[in-house]
Amino acid sequence: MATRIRPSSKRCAVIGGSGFLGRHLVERLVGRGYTVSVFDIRQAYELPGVTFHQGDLCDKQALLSALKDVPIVFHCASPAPGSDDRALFQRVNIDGTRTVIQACLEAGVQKLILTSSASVVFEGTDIKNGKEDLPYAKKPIDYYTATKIQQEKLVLEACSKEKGFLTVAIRPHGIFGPRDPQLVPILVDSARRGKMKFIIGDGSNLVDFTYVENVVHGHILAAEHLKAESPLCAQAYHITNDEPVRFWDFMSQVLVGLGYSAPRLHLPYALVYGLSLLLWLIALVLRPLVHIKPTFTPMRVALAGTHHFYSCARAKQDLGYRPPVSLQEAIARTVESYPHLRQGA
Ligand SMILES: NC(=O)C1=CN([C@@H]2O[C@H](COP(=O)(O)OP(=O)(O)OC[C@H]3O[C@@H](n4cnc5c(N)ncnc54)[C@H](O)[C@@H]3O)[C@@H](O)[C@H]2O)C=CC1
Ligand SMILES: CC(C)CCC[C@@H](C)[C@H]1CC[C@H]2C3=C(CC[C@]12C)[C@@]1(C)CCC(=O)C[C@@H]1CC3
Repeated sequence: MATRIRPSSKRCAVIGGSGFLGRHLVERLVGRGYTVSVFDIRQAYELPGVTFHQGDLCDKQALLSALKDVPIVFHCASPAPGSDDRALFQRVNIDGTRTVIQACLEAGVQKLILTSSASVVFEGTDIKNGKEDLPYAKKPIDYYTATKIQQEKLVLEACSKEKGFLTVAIRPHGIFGPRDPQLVPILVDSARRGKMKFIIGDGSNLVDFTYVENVVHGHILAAEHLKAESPLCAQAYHITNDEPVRFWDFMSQVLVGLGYSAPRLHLPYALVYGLSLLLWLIALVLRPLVHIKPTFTPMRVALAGTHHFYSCARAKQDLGYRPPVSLQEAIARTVESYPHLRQGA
């Protein structure tokens, strides 16, 4: 039977609410009767019941005006993971998150829900049914992930029942769905450039992908269950579709659904990983002269060639989480939502 949740308050703010996940979250919150303040460096849409505050989350004064009289804050802003701007990740994900926490405390916010990432424990080697108590990656796969680790630590350490400020982190993995600017567009772009012919490794590696509405559901459950006496305080929760799938089956289903061929030829993982490292080094050396953006970065190759799936048992137990949309239904809805990316469009 579905869990019924009674919202304790109907006002909230979504930092990063113009983004892919943020906008889906805002739409669902509005549908549940919340009044939402969106804080983002850009305004991407308009919606009744939503007030936009355009600003940089590193600017505390700008944040304070958006957080006035708001008891619940969702923080799902980040620079795009594919960026190679280390200083930007440091400034937004680490320094900016400190500013968000400070602003929340000054504004009297009661709950902060952070969108973290399951990749905070991923080092480029297999993770099978990983639980939240795995240690943070000592060698994170890229600078994005390194700063997501620091960000999560800052938010969870800020949890204080004495101050009446409760925090929780949601760790989704491989979010996809309508309007996603990353997974499907990068995949299709690679296919159109003839780069999706090969399977990296033997193709048996299992991975979690998470439909965006399921991620939203996890966030709202966390916000509504987070109370001083609940086990959620200062905890992290994996939120996935809870249906690990072969990475290359998932990619093939999306590609075939959009009219492209599925990759068939196998290449050894170590060879492709080595080549991606070499290419990355060449791109680094040539950067003062020319900006090269390789498709097969070491991070993408590691994600495409290893097992990395996570247990949702803690979220099921503490939040009553069950993914509302199955993987098959999610893939069908996603494919349907990208008519402009179909072969020949
Ligand atoms: N897409 C994925 O597969 C996964 C994403 N995540 C996390 O989910 C969150 C949302 O990701 P997406 O929606 O995919 O990204 P997105 O790029 O679509 O949205 C991020 C939003 O943050 C805003 N933003 C960036 N810097 C800002 C700043 N300085 N001040 C104010 N706003 C700023 C952007 O304008 C954008 O609207 C991020 O925290 C990301 O790390 C976690 C796991 C997987
Ligand atoms: C070119 C192909 C080998 C791969 C194309 C698909 C990839 C673009 C995506 C497959 C797994 C995705 C993923 C993320 C981004 C997009 C992929 C690499 C994240 C890095 C996004 C941010 C996170 O927090 C973790 C995600 C893991 C999975």
